[in-house]
Amino acid sequence: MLLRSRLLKTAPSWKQLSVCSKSKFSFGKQTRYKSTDASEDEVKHFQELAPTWWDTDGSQRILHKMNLARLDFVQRTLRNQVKIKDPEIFVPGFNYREFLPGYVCDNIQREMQDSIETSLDEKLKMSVLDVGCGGGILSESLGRLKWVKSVQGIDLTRECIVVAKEHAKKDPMLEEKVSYECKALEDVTGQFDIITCMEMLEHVDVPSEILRHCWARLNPDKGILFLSTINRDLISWFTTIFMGENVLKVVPKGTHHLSKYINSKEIIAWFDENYGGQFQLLDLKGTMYLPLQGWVEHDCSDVGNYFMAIQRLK
Ligand SMILES: CC(C)=CCC/C(C)=C/CC/C(C)=C/CC/C(C)=C/CC/C(C)=C/CC/C(C)=C/Cc1cc(C(=O)O)cc(O)c1O
Ligand SMILES: C[S@@+](CC[C@H](N)C(=O)[O-])C[C@H]1O[C@@H](n2cnc3c(N)ncnc32)[C@H](O)[C@@H]1O
Ligand SMILES: [Mg+2]
Repeated sequence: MLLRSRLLKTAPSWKQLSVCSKSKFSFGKQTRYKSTDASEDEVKHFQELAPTWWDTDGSQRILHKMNLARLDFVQRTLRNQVKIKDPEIFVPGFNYREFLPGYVCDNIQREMQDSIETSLDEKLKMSVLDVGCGGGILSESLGRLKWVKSVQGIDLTRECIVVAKEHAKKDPMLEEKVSYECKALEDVTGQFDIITCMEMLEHVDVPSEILRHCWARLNPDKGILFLSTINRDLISWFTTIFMGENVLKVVPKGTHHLSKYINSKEIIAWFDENYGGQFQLLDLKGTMYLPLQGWVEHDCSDVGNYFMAIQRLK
């Protein structure tokens, strides 16, 4: 029944989970060891895609195009976290564009951006965990940002990690900043200022377990979790599966399964239920691919693909 919450799909019972590290437990048709494990069919799918991952005109071309839009989303969200204290530059509530000539406004805008970049630079350089990093498309882009100290990319498709490591060697600046491991999320130790979980929640059997383990590894002092996934609705089926995989063939066949899609409302409800008062929704935007424009944001976040930023407050 599609209306049943996908996110709250019953995970194995705690009794089962408590023994799962020592023995297998059956979850649906799959037998798995860990609650954040990947299913065999998903791993097989991405194993086959690994060799062409970095061909920007190949099977992952839509992911490469999406990377531009999601980096805009991440950077805009982080810039909005920076409070400009200099009254010479920014007066809250004063819309200077209504009163000042264009060239003056442009100068003010430039000074504001410079101030934000300086503030971001002065901030403790942020640590990033990229969950389900694949071949490293997002990990590399984040690793090149000045205010990022380190990116740890994890994935359960070993061939993707091999491709990610190989590709990162092409850019010396990434050597110190970006690392990859083939491991399950629950085996990651430490806490991170930023955790990204992009285009992977719709590929896991128990997404709530991924979110739960992301939360536990998010810096409680304003760490930010960035998600991108797909609502479970007819328009999502039409764009991502019917058009994307079968008509335009711009997404590898068999990539997506409507029943695994997750509604943005389900994610918010799940955070309210499990971490009410401990988080804030920083931003939620719909995004859709238009052939001549690429990925564009819109305000219908209950339909199709979406980007979400959730900040942990305590
Ligand atoms: C407000 C609103 C949303 C209205 C929508 C109304 C409507 C019906 C709009 C139709 C839009 C339109 C012009 C459709 C024409 C056909 C078209 C351009 C369809 C888009 C096909 C497409 C590119 C889908 C993207 C699928 C997707 C989620 C990609 C990310 C991705 C990629 C890969 C990979 O490349 O391997 C793997 C993944 O797991 C992914 O999630
Ligand atoms: C569509 S790719 C997205 C890659 C990357 N996040 C990006 O957006 O460029 C989905 C990735 O999630 C990985 N994945 C699926 N289930 C996973 C799990 N339970 N744990 C870790 N990685 C997983 C797959 O192996 C695949 O590399
Ligand atoms: Mg996907």
